[in-house]
Amino acid sequence: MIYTVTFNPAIDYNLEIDKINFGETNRAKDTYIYPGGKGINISRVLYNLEVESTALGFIGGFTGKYLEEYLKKSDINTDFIYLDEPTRINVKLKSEIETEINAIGPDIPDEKIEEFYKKIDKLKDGDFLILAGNIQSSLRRDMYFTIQERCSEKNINIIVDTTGESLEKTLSNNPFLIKPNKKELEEIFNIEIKDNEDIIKYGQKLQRRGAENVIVSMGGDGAILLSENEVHFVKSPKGILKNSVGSGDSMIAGFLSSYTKTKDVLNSFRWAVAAGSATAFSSDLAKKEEVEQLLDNIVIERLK
Ligand SMILES: Nc1ncnc2c1ncn2[C@@H]1O[C@H](COP(=O)(O)OP(=O)(O)OP(=O)(O)O)[C@@H](O)[C@H]1O
Ligand SMILES: O=P(O)(O)OC[C@@]1(O)O[C@H](CO)[C@@H](O)[C@@H]1O
Repeated sequence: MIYTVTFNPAIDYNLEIDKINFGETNRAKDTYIYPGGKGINISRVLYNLEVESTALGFIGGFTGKYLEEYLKKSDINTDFIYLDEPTRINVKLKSEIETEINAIGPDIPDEKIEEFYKKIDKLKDGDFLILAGNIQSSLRRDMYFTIQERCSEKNINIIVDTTGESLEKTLSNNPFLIKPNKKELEEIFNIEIKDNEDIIKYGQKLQRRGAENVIVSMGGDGAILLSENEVHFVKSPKGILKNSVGSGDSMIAGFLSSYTKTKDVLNSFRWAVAAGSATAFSSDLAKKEEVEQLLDNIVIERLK
């Protein structure tokens, strides 16, 4: 089974506005509400790609209720822990450029974390566990590391998609896959990336620190996969950008939808890019037909 974990889910409130004028009342021309949070997006895209998963994490209040009902109606397995405070609402502004305002989200008391660990302890050999998104600032930065440690006696493939210290702390436990975007890679090493050579150099540093496979995503410029002793590049397909929120999450879902069936890292990378771009080209997350349409045009180039 694939388990996705979202410590801080969200309702994504998408507002389309021609031009934003700060300090004035702006009127949206269209709005869309979707469940959000990285792990939840991954579960939704996996479902679209006909792969079963269970969404774990913490929800609360009316927003949490909406989120759970939405996922249940879509036939996605959930096993959430309930908090008193409501799940956050993140605002995504679509204007000439995309702007996101992510809220803080509810605190998680210690006893709820203990409840969550009990669920993690039930995972079995061969399961995939995806630790995705921001962890509330009141929680320890080594939360994902602690979860890895709890799984260490079992053969569980762990994928980590988060940023900064929280990501770095997981590396020594050899995550199967991490997926920083270019900006996150720059932040980890406090550098400016100029070209693909830089991406390879710093991606390899993450491998030396323990990550087995690294996908560095670069939005419309494509993605680089660093796997065992090899490096590959894929150009992003061309299309009209509608909503890139969740495109990184879709990459992980695309990758896993293929990898769980084939164990072929390279072909799974093609699925990752196709799913990421299919999401970027649609207002919601990618559907199976949209991913398949892009797949044929995705050419892998070996760089090393
Ligand atoms: N403008 C675009 N055109 C084509 N493909 C895109 C575009 N933006 C994103 N993608 C696809 O989605 C993948 C992931 O994009 P990106 O690097 O923006 O991830 P991310 O920053 O993790 O996204 P998010 O945090 O919003 O989920 C890219 O590698 C590419 O395949
Ligand atoms: O605040 P985090 O957890 O880093 O990111 C949360 C979020 O921006 O990530 C998803 C897109 O990847 C959205 O659905 C959600 O609003």
